[in-house]
Amino acid sequence: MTANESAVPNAIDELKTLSKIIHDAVSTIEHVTTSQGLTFPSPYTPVTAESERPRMLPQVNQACAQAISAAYQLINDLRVPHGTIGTVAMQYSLTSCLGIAEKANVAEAIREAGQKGAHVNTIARASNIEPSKLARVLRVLATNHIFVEVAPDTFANNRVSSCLDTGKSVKDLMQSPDIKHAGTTGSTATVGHFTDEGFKASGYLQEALFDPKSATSEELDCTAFNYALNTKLSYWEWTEQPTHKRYHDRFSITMAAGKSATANDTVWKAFDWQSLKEDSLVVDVGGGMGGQTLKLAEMYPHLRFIVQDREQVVKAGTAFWDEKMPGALQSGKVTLQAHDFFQPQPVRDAAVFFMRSILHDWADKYCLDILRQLREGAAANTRLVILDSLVSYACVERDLEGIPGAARPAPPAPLLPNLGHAGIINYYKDIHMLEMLNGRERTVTHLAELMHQTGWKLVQVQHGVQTITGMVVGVPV
Ligand SMILES: C[S@@+](CC[C@H](N)C(=O)[O-])C[C@H]1O[C@@H](n2cnc3c(N)ncnc32)[C@H](O)[C@@H]1O
Repeated sequence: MTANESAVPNAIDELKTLSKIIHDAVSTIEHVTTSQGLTFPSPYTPVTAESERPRMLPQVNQACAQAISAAYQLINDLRVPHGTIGTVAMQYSLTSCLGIAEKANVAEAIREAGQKGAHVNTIARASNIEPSKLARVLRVLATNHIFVEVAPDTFANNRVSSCLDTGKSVKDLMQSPDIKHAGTTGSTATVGHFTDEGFKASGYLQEALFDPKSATSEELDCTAFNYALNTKLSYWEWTEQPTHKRYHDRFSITMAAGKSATANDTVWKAFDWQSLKEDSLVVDVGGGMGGQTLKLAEMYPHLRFIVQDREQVVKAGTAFWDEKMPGALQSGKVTLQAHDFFQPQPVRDAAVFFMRSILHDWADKYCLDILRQLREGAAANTRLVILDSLVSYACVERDLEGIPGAARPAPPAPLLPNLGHAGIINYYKDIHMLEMLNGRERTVTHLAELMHQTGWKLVQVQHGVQTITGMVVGVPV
């Protein structure tokens, strides 16, 4: 007997229940969007802030998550198990094809060809790639609903593939490939990062986990990435090499872009930014160029900000701010500060120490150091706000009871308590962090324990539904 054989009366009942969950979720989506005068985007609606508004409604977001979770479970119930295992075993082809489409400027070439799409011979000219090979790559993607094959070997963009469009001309991209991601929303930079150095690292996770030299390591320079790239440098040091500048720049744009992934307002509700007094100081620790601070500065103009990061990153931030919020640096509203977060914190009057996507880069022993330095720098009323992917166990978590906001409403059976595939990106990110840096995404309980050990108390949690991040708030104890 397998684990759940006794839990479900029979297979057809489970299939019917899952189908009903999907049906009910779609009815909710229809009802809520219509009552708000909104239209749920079709697979061909271009991605804009407006097109995403329906999904930002908590009820719609929740319904989407349940339908995704049920649909994926339904697929696995319906497909022959060997088909599932085989498909998953070869999932790397999909990652590979997505990376090629990004690098080959496919979305841009199709956009320039017009709405009816373009023959692969035309598309292939955007990167001088061999057309018949590109056609096979694009067919894999179209079969996964990324691009549409509108006629044999002729491909058009759809809603998902439009996320690969930088909006730049193919001519410019071919002349200067290194400018591809500059000034974009960053989604192509993100695809580039994951499908290139991320994908290469992933290919060596077996070596990293089975070789006794690296198997139990918590160090940044003893990872799958190190095996893959045959380097002794940590990922951060590697990107700082002059010959790797384009990787460095692409990663910075990826991080600045992540702010749109957290645009779902629910995630911000764990902390009342508005209630902070005029001119209160928010320190974005390891803030990159300041992509997340930019979002905060736009939403809460009464606050002041310091963005701290490594010297090289902070230098690149000047141009970012001059473009995105002219005058912010000159007026003192935003300050860029070179600071190593393992060293004593220079700011002692912060209202908030804010960290997004920082702790997940580091193994526990390093997180404890970072949190200790912040605790040393904290005043009695300083708050610690952490934005990171929050992973849940794939079973019910009783430990969460008692932490405000931590427990999620249980989804209807037989969906997984963590909503399964709806949040799968968090689990992929967890493995990505392991591969690149020996880092990890953490559960709420795990974060609470790290905070407890460093003089912080976790007082509030806000999960993101279907978004990649959640938020936790800590106070000094
Ligand atoms: C995953 S990125 C997150 C950036 C930013 N918080 C965001 O969400 O866009 C991690 C950041 O940590 C920075 N970092 C790494 N080691 C650091 C250190 N010792 N001191 C300060 N920043 C560091 C990196 O330069 C990078 O910008």
